[in-house]
Amino acid sequence: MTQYQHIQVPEAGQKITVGADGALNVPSQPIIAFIEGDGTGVDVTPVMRRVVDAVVAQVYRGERQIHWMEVYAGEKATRVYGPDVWLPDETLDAVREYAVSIKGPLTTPVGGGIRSLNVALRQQLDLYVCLRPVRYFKGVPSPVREPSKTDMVIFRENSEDIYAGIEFEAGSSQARRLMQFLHEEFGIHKIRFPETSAIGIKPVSREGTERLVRQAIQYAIDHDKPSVTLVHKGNIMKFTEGAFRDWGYALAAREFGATLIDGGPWMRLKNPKTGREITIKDSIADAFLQQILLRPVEYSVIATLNLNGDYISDALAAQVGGIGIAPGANLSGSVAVFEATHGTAPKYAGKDYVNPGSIILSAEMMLRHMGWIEAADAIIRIMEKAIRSKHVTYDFARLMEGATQVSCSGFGQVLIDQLHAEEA
Ligand SMILES: NC(=O)C1=CN([C@@H]2O[C@H](COP(=O)(O)OP(=O)(O)OC[C@H]3O[C@@H](n4cnc5c(N)ncnc54)[C@H](OP(=O)(O)O)[C@@H]3O)[C@@H](O)[C@H]2O)C=CC1
Ligand SMILES: O=C(O)CCC(=O)C(=O)O
Ligand SMILES: [Mg+2]
Repeated sequence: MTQYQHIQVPEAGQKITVGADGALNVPSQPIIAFIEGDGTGVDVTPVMRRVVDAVVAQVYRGERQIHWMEVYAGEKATRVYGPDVWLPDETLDAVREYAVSIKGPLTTPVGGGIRSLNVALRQQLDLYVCLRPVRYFKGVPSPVREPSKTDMVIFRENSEDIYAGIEFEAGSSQARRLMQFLHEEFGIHKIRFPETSAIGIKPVSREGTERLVRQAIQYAIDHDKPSVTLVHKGNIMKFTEGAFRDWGYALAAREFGATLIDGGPWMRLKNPKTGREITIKDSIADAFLQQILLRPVEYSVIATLNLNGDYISDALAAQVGGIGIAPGANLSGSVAVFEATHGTAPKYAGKDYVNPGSIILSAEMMLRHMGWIEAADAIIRIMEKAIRSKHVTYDFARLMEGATQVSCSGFGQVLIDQLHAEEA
């Protein structure tokens, strides 16, 4: 077993391992790594652990148990490891070694300061899929008339695009040299204010696109979904976003046998598992953002680049009642890191106030990923019952008629009470 400097490996419990075929081998007493998170991470993460422990204990009658192992990132890492150690190497090693983990949100300052630790974690572990399912829970207040029509799963490319973090500050020698290079070598004269421009680089590769789109189509096949939509801004960014679309369609044809519908570019393929048709289509990102509001039933699985996926995640979350219950996962073939879609919401940090639903539903995804289906199903059930009881956190209470507002930990208790009521 790896020796860590500050990570305490639980004495009881075993590692989850990943077979050559990518299948997980989950012991009945797995060790799961967790990052508490900055800001409201201190509120939501302990509540998530308490709810998951209660669910696992009840559903498996003590025969299964998670052994939590804290690993550090963000502000807590600087307290444990020393100033400026935001993402210790041993955190990356542990997350890789233990295969399944869950994290709270981490702060990224705007403008200067450290670059995103969330993005660094995804890039350094090559967690190339950001999977964010968006579904409606009955009774959740929503700004749209028929929120139940929104049922989508976002596959956001997580390793490239402008999130690669290659950008040069306005006025820096790198920006100036790059500008000069573009000017002299490529004859580019259309940068409007060259003296005061910053420059960012947007890498988008065929390999990166194909592995993401492959996962999205496979998900549609495995979950019997009617369509996969490639969302891009390829009319403007032809060789990056446009290529994402073209490479996506080409992959659908080559690897899944998709054929053109009426001369294309839309395609269809027959789901080999169900015989039903899956449409492969595309949508330009701006039009897509209005169509998901106006005609959400036409969209199911979404495959998109990093920045589009970031925007779409929050927009779709709002459509079904907000970021308080929007879960997610970052996945590679061998490592899975589950996390909420929301950030650290600093104004609420440490106040036991925000909705822990997002990280609890991320844990639900984690349990499903581990094959602990009964526990995952129980989390969905008690979430539905808790919302129906109208004992909810501020975000729902402020929009729900007749609601009783509860704290973050109070909502965790409502879930646990619902669980125990099932037993009675
Ligand atoms: N994966 C990650 O770790 C992420 C980290 N971040 C980071 O988080 C920090 C803050 O980002 P910010 O843009 O303010 O976005 P946040 O998602 O943190 O907060 C925006 C708003 O969303 C609502 N909200 C957030 N969390 C919850 C919750 N648990 N329950 C209910 N409502 C919630 C609140 O709305 P209201 O004001 O209406 O109550 C809040 O003001 C930044 O440093 C950013 O980089 C951002 C996104 C993801
Ligand atoms: O890394 C961050 O701070 C923000 C990331 C983000 O918004 C997201 O992943 O949805
Ligand atoms: Mg985001």
